[in-house]
Amino acid sequence: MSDDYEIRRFTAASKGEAGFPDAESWLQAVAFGFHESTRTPEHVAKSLETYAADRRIFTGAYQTREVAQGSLPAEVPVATFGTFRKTLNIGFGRLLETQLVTAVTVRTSHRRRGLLRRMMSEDLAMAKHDGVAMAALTASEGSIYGRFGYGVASFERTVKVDTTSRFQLNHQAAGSVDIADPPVLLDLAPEVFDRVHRLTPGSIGRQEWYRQLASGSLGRDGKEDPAIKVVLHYGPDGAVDGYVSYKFLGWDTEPHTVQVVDFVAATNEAYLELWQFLAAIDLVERVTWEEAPLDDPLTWALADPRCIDSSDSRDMLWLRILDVVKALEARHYPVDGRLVLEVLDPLGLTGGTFTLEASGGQAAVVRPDTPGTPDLTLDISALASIYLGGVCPVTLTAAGRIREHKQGASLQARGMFAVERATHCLTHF
Ligand SMILES: CC(=O)SCCNC(=O)CCNC(=O)[C@H](O)C(C)(C)COP(=O)(O)OP(=O)(O)OC[C@H]1O[C@@H](n2cnc3c(N)ncnc32)[C@H](O)[C@@H]1OP(=O)(O)O
Repeated sequence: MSDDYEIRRFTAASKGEAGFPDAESWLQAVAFGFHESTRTPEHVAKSLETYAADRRIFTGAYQTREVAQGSLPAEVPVATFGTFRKTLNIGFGRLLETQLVTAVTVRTSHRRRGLLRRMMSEDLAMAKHDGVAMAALTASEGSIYGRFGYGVASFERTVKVDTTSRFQLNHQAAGSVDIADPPVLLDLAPEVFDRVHRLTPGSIGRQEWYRQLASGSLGRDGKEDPAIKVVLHYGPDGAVDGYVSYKFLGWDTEPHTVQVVDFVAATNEAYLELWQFLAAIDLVERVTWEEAPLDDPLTWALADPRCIDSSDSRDMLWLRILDVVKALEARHYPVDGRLVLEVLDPLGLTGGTFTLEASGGQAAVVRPDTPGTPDLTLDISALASIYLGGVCPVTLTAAGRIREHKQGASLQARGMFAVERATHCLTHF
């Protein structure tokens, strides 16, 4: 394979910069890989401007031999792999730098020749070499990434909420809401999100595009979105502490429906009061949201929790630990304890036996000189799954994903890896 392809890495470039033509071809390949319509030159330029702001690194596999007559030119990569770095909230307000992997595509005519394996293995090794202890992605299919050591660490669900008279919240409003001109979110959205990010285990720092999406400045089709409406929530001190960006789906949609585009609330009150607002919109009988948490306070605040129809829940964030010692020592532990973990790593990046000793919230992690019998044996992907407290080690033991050598060690791990509130990630990338 190595003779047929050359792997190139370069930084995202905006229009007018030297690297723009390469970035443009790379993006064209990504759009093709995800079955999108060919993007207009304006859409490409706008997308690349946001990618440049994220300082994304583009990796592409290029054909080294002459391309077949009439086929796409050699400048268009046959495989793509994008990365950028943001922080991950790992519980109790701690943020860990994380390598975000995105835009993974391999052209159908070049698939199953090891291009994904090569790009993934090389990229994870380079990120580790840079001192990054964690990588993350969201997956198109559940069967691809476990083999590279990724494990599911958070979930989300689509909700359809009945907002007719059936919707009654047991909540006394403490703040207020009002409608805003959508472009205000260009400045406000990152500020409010930053508060949510620091509060929510599993949250990933957002890319530049989010504020543009929420404000209607750049929709998924590359154009402004005039359908976007925005409501702000003000706390008792008058400061904005939440917002919802939403769209009415039209009079032909039955029941009349509002679709949430982005829902960001930095306090419990803001969350419930923004729901109260959505439920109060006249002539609307249903509100849908595709990125709702599984463990949702709304369920428990409703007089009739069956207002929420939610048959569609799915994995969201997949994590890959690149450095066990660094990742485990970065966490806060709510319970003191000692665990000996035997960690198996299919890529050989960070496997071994580790003693995790947590005391007063801090942890020391060492590789014992003479590893005896561990308390738990687990794959690096299972360790990633329990890392944010969003997946229960006892359940993974029941599934055979964790082997418990000391009785009760999985339950002990559950307590040690617990986080202060439900794990949830509002950032798709
Ligand atoms: C983070 C993201 O961007 S998620 C989006 C992922 N991309 C897509 O879904 C777009 C459509 N699919 C594709 O472009 C390609 O099929 C890819 C990227 C999924 C796979 O690329 P390939 O170069 O064919 O993968 P490669 O040949 O390196 O295979 C590596 C391993 O993964 C396995 N694999 C690859 N694709 C899949 C799949 N869809 N389902 C299950 N296993 C898979 C291969 O069998 C191989 O296994 P092994 O090495 O353990 O024997």
